[in-house]
Amino acid sequence: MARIYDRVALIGLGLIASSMCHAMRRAGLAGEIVGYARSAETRDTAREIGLCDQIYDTAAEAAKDADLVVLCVPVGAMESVAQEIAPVLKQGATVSDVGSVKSTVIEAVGPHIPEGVHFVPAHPLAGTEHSGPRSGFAELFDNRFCIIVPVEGTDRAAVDRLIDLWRGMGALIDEMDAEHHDLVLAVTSHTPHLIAYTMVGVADDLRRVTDSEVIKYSAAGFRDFTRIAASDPVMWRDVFLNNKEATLEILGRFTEELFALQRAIRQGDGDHLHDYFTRTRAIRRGIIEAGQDTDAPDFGRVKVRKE
Ligand SMILES: NC(=O)c1ccc[n+]([C@@H]2O[C@H](COP(=O)([O-])OP(=O)(O)OC[C@H]3O[C@@H](n4cnc5c(N)ncnc54)[C@H](O)[C@@H]3O)[C@@H](O)[C@H]2O)c1
Ligand SMILES: O=C(O)C(=O)C[C@]1(C(=O)O)C=C[C@@H](O)C=C1
Repeated sequence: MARIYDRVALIGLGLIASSMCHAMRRAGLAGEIVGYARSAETRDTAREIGLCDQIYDTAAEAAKDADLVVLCVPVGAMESVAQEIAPVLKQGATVSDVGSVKSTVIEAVGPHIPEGVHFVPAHPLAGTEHSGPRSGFAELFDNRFCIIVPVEGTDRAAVDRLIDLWRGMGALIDEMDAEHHDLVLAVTSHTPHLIAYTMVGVADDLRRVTDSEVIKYSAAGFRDFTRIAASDPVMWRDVFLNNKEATLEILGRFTEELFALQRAIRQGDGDHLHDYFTRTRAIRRGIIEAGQDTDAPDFGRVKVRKE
């Protein structure tokens, strides 16, 4: 794969930025990768493991002369970073981000992007519960979607160039507007995380059980919840504060369905439970058939047999 940008600057050096470093290097997509992280400890770690070609002590130094600057910080920190780098951005450069929410990030970052600099928001739908510069790996984005959210009037060539970069890092591409993105993600990612956090919190409240049985007999379902609930608290605090409307809408629907299931259990309505679980089973199979489930046993990504 050919080089797409001469100099890429990553602001924030956590899971996503470090995975981007490895994935860009794997395919030779950037001439030079430079980075900045807020804490001296993270910068030291990044230098120690040779994550980037150069690590700077300020975001502005890293962004200066970059052809692409990617904001890889929690959603709530995007605006202050954009404000800091704005004065040094090179004419013709592209600023992008990887935030899990798009509408508020566009509102917060957009106004700081100077004339002559392109702003192309993006969101890779791939992650783990781990954070920090050591947690990244080159394969994170392989066969996972990266949603590109072009803002009105953006230069198409700048959008296509960023798409080439994500494709080169292994991702599949889709484009949608910010409002739709935030609703889709509220369903597929944000509300499920909240439910996992809640379930693990409930188990923790029942200390009598948690101290012994929950850990000892932890079944796969609960283990999956604990993995999700181990995700970074700052990142997820910011997701919910920034995708308020869509998350509350989906949570409202979730609560209604939960009450219906609660009633079915109380009334012994087995038909309702069976029909519901049959419908949801089909959704899981659809995900596996689409090759989007990296945790499932690898059947060579072939279709799962249907009974
Ligand atoms: N982890 C995931 O599963 C995942 C997936 C896709 C997108 N995202 C998004 O990517 C972004 C980064 O997430 P991550 O998982 O790489 O996080 P991370 O916690 O691993 O890394 C975040 C980085 O941002 C820095 N940072 C935190 N607050 C800052 C501030 N106020 N100013 C400057 N730097 C600051 C941290 O020091 C760290 O270097 C977030 O916006 C998140 O929503 C995360
Ligand atoms: O697999 C995980 O650990 C994730 O939670 C990744 C996940 C997701 O919900 O799928 C989390 C947040 C993102 O913005 C994108 C991906």
